[in-house]
Order: sequence, then C-alpha cells, then structure tokens
Amino acid sequence: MDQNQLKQQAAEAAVKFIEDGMVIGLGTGSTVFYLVDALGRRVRDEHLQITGVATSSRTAKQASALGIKMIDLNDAPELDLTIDGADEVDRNFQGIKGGGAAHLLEKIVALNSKRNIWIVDASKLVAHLGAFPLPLEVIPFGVEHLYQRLAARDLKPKFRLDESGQRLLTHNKNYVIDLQLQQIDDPHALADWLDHQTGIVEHGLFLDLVNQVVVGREDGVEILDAGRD
Ligand SMILES: O=C(CO)[C@H](O)[C@H](O)COP(=O)(O)O
Repeated sequence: MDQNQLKQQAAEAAVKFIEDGMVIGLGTGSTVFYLVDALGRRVRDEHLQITGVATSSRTAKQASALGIKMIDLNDAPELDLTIDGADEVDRNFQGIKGGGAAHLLEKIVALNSKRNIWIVDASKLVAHLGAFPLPLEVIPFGVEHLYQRLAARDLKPKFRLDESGQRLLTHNKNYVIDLQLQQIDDPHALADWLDHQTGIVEHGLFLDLVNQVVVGREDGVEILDAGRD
C-alpha cells in the first residue's frame, strides 16, 4: 500500500467516530481530504445532521460541495470533536503540525474542541519530534529581526516559499518560518520560549492536546489512546 492508501484507511476508520448531531472541527491536508470525502458520503447516505467548522478555505470548500453544513467558529458552540492530520507524533502523543501552513487555525479549532483525533499513516510516528521542520506563523512587520533572533539561538530558521518562489502567505497574510531542528529534546521548553517571542503568532507544536491517534498501517488500522480525558 502506498502512503495515500494508508492515509485513506486511517481517515475512513476515523469517520466512524462522528455521530449524528455533532459539531465537528475539520482539519487540513491530504489525510483530512479523505476524511471529508468519507463524511460527505455518510451525510448523504445516512442523512446525518452534522455541522462542520473548517480550519482552511480548502477544507471548507470541499465540505460544502459535499453537502456538509459549515459554520464559522464564532457561531459554533464548543465543538464535539475535531479530526485533523499531523506531520509527526511522538511516543508521548505530542505532535508537530503546520505542514500545510494551517496550524494557527488548526490550533484555535483544536483548543475549542472537547476531543481531538489525529489521522496519520504510520510514517508520521516518530521517537523524537523535529525531523519534520517546525513551522512558525509570523507577522511580516519586523520579521527580519525575529529571523535573526531565531538564527542566533541556532534554531535554523528558513522562510517557507510558495510555488513562485515568494514568501508563502498564510490565510491571515502572515509568513511561515520553518525551524530545521532535526531533534527537539524538550518540546515543552521550546514551546514556552516560542510562546514568548513577539511576532510569532503560533508555532506548530501541539502539546498535551490529542486524545486519540488513528494510524493507517500495512496490516490495518491501529487506534492509539493518549490517555487524556
Ligand atoms: O498540519 C497540517 C496542515 O497545516 C496537516 O494536518 C499536516 O501537514 C498533515 O498533512 P497530510 O495529511 O497532508 O500529511
């Protein structure tokens, strides 16, 4: 099976956690694409009343086209469940997200959700976070100074570029800087430092947050419980 089939397998297993009447946060990315597709089929075939909150315009557009009722987070009650992808998940169920530059909206939605599930293929499970570059969403104003501060701390920053070689702009017209760290020894300490740097709107460390991880493996789907209520 290729990576996309494993992603699809995880997504199709996770869609079963969605129950009639729920308000659902929908993440962003190629794995979530399969989830939204499967949810669209369930809504159509089982006549489910599902309300969705999207973390990107890509997801919103796909879900709406499949007949899933979408609302703005500001108009939603606390979400019952959010299902999203992830770029890395370690043994302590800490994660890196933001490969699709949507981690700011994804974190806001996740933190306003009673439960969070990540859907991944097995390659996303790692012993230590950091081989995947850690994304920061940063304000353009004064960003060169922030960049120098990150470089001086040996955090190996690199601006993310779009297809035309320009600095990528997020949904909120911010830049993304990726930290090429290779290994993050203390995710909480790093998150704490990044949380205190003015100009960083949000980083891609999602700590102490996910409840379950649904993993697509060659030999089937595994559901890992993080043991968080
Ligand atoms: O955090 C994300 C987007 O900002 C995605 O969830 C993450 O990058 C995983 O993407 P994919 O499912 O395409 O592998």
